[in-house]
Amino acid sequence: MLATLSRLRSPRLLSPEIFLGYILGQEVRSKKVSLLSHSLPVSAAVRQKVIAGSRDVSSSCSLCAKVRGQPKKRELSEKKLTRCFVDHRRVKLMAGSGGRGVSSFHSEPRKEWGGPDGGNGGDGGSIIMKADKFVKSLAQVVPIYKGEDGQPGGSKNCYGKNGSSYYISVPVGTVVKEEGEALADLSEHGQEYLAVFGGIGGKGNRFFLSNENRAPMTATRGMLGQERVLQLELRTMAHAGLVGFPNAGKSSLLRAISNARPAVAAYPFTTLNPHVGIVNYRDHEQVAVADIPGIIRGAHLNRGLGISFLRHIERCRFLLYVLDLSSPEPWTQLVHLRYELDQYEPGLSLRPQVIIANKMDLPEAREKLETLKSHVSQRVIPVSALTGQNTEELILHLRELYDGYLQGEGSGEEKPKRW
Ligand SMILES: Nc1nc2c(ncn2[C@@H]2O[C@H](COP(=O)(O)OP(=O)(O)OP(=O)(O)O)[C@@H](O)[C@H]2O)c(=O)[nH]1
Ligand SMILES: [Mg+2]
Repeated sequence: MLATLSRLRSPRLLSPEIFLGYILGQEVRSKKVSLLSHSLPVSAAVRQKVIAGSRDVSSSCSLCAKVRGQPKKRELSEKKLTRCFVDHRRVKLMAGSGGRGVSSFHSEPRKEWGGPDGGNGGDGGSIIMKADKFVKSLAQVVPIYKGEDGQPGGSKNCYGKNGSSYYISVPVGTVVKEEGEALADLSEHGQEYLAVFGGIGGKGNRFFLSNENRAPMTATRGMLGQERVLQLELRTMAHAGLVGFPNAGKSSLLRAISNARPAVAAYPFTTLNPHVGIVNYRDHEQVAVADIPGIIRGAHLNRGLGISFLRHIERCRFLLYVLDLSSPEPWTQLVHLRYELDQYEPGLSLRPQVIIANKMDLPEAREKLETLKSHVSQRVIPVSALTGQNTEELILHLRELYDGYLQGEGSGEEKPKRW
């Protein structure tokens, strides 16, 4: 190696950097450079490169390399975000069929009339819905479920294995309906509802042995499993619902107070489906807040996005009316919102509530706040979802509403439910 060096170095045609680059390419791949101890006039930067590691040194300029910071999390589209929270599902359930029975006769040398020994088939597996407090939405429920079939019986009186039951985990508070009629309300963790029964297994010919018939040939097929189409609905969607006109800043507010990331844009009807965000408190209590698509006048007559999300509001325990204080008369928005809610279900607008005066960072909003307060009797919380101004007051008041809701539930027969 030293011979190579002296051969290369002697003409003194190569600059130290090129010379060292050659060495790195040819020799240093296998051995670390001890050559640096040689008294070659090598610049500090090149020396540093060599010391840095045994990897091949790139000849490209380090300044041109891409800066690799933390990979940025991509914002999800409205469609993908909506997939995360599903509050109703239609499912087709098909329980497993029973296994068939077998017709066979005992066979043994020198035993002519062994008798029937065909075993029964196993029962088909049932499908059971089970409430699970760790499941928060019906997103993982698929449209079709098929239970496990029972296995057929065998000779020598062998019975077929039963199909095992299939459990579908659903959130606590799921209502099971068939053609609009409620069949079950899974309101406790671990509560089960046997939705479809598996078919009974067929009988083997041993089953038909009697004094009249000592050699039955009959064996029956297993029964088909039950089939049903059911609707699953979440009774409580969230503790609090953000109710307001399009562009009032509901999604921005949910972003400001929770971990949810609904889409925000300066055009109406950005939100097409509800999103649920969780507000976490220091004592590990959690309050679920739903961002509900904007409501316009005539929503109860199916105008705008229609009445489908008035149904979502019905399933919130308390209401957060979000008013856009940059609009000409924000108090009229409140009148219209209440009217729409009451038209959908009388008394819906009277649920425990608070009025949120949003967009307080805008100059015109400050003038209207006092007028709004004089128009309404409820508490008004001025906030700016954009800057996060005064969102603490809202979060604290949300907790007060939640505690009031828990007390109300605790006084009744039902136990309070954690989200
Ligand atoms: N200046 C200001 N702009 C805001 C504030 N909150 C929301 N905005 C803006 O208002 C526009 C609408 O906000 P969104 O959060 O999408 O409103 P939304 O109520 O969810 O609207 P829909 O989903 O259409 O019902 C966006 O351009 C926001 O940037 C605020 O506090 N101050
Ligand atoms: Mg929105």
